[in-house]
Amino acid sequence: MTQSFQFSLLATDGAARRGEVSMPRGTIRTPAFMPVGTAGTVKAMYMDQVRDLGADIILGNTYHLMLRPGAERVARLGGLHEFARWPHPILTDSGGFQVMSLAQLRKLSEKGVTFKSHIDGVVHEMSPERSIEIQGLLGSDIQMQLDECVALPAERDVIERSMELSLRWADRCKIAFGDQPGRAMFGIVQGGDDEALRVRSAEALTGLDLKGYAVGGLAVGEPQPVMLAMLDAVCPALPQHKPRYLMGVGTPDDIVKSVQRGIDMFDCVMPTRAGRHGLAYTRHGKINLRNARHAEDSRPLDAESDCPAARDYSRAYLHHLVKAGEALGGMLLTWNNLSYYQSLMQGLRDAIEAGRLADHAAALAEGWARGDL
Ligand SMILES: CC1(C)O[C@H]2[C@@H](O1)[C@@]1(COC(C)(C)O1)O[C@@H]2CNc1nc2cc3nc(N)[nH]c(=O)c3cc2[nH]1
Repeated sequence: MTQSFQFSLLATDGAARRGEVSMPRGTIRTPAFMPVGTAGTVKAMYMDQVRDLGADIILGNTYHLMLRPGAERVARLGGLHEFARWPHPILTDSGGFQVMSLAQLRKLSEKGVTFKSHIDGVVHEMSPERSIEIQGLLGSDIQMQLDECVALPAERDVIERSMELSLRWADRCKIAFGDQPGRAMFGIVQGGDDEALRVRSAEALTGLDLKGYAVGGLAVGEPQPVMLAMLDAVCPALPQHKPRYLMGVGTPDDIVKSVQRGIDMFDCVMPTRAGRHGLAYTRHGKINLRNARHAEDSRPLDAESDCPAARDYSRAYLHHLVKAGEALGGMLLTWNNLSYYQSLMQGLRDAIEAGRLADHAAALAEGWARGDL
């Protein structure tokens, strides 16, 4: 068990990388998908189940946990790993993005962000220093800098000023983070949909010699080609031997195409949120269990899956649960979806090691296009 934070590059296939992040709480096999555990829970799942599906790390949110139950309270209760019974690595987002997408009445300045809680309306101030302090109180293994995710479309000078603010905040977060052995603080590349600003942000953050780099400001509704063009610009500008994390991504197709461009880590609410809304991700594409065509279909989602939710329950039963609003419907579909996402990542890791990623990606796309037989 290592007491430090180490990223090892084990294999490459084109721009794609097979790696490992080793940390005191465990090893993260990359490319990796991080199930989203926003408020200290991966919704509708037991943590043992999440682990059994192959997740090496989960994501938590500073914004949600600082509002409820409170960072100091979680610290008094032994930290987020103890509180949520997840002893493996946790990455926490810094809160800026959630403030801008969830909080009411927020004000952003050089100092930080001020906002009213969407829960009880209490006003909170979050500086880069306070965000890092909260993530430390939670016991987070990988802490994200506080940044600003500018809403697109935006004028170039607006994107530039926002990107430069995030760079100044990265510097302040690095100082606030200090030296926490075995933990890491990642910078976040911004720059909107402007390739030159993206490269400037990546190069400036590289100069801070951080342990890892996230690509932010994407997966906010932009067309996939725009997101991929930004990755084509950013990844070559980031250090080869440090992990790269694309925030908020994505669908299986987004993930495959981003791995092919050199991304190592992902998080997305899609598999869990879609599961709660009756949507199943499978190797034959998406299946909407709300659709009446499933009402008497006795087939499982995927008879060849090793996940009981995919293998042992008929579509008719899942359709019934979803239509009836039964909790088990969301539980089984979340279980299926996270299982599919983890098997997708395992397949990508194997394909990169074997040097056959292009063929594997083509086979995946064919399966999704073939649709549900
Ligand atoms: C707010 C919520 C739950 O997070 C999801 C989902 O809604 C939604 C809303 O609309 C879609 C696109 C469908 O996905 O966007 C989220 C997924 N995209 C995303 N997450 C991000 C997190 C981020 N964190 C930081 N610190 N900085 C960023 O630049 C950043 C960018 C991100 N982009």
